[in-house]
Amino acid sequence: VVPVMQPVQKEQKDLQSCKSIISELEVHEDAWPFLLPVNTRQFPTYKKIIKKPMDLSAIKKKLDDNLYKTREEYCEDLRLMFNNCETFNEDDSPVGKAGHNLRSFFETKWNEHFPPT
Ligand SMILES: Cn1cc(C(=O)NCCN2CCCC2)ccc1=O
Repeated sequence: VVPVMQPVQKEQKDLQSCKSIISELEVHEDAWPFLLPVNTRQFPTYKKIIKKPMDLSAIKKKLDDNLYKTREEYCEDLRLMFNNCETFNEDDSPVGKAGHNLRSFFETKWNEHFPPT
């Protein structure tokens, strides 16, 4: 008989997967635009255009501070980061292309760890 996984174990498995995924994102060749918050002195319009900034360091800190109740909340912040990138950057710009590439890499990893039923 297959033992039913305790909810505690399920959350722990999810947390390990989320940590593993962000570690792989951080070392990806196309992660350079996302490692730290966008520099609003270098890009003065950013704060006006992007209402909810998000980057890999912020997500990593929320993960380490146990601020994600579910893996879905974590996924939401990653998709927010990629959507912010599409809002602020042309698709064929260096940052825009990196965003599309890293998003594709992320969604593939997400499906590996959490196969859609
Ligand atoms: C997500 N995003 C990132 C940038 C950006 O240029 N980040 C790179 C910042 N430099 C890389 C090495 C040192 C600092 C611009 C617009 C944007 O939406």
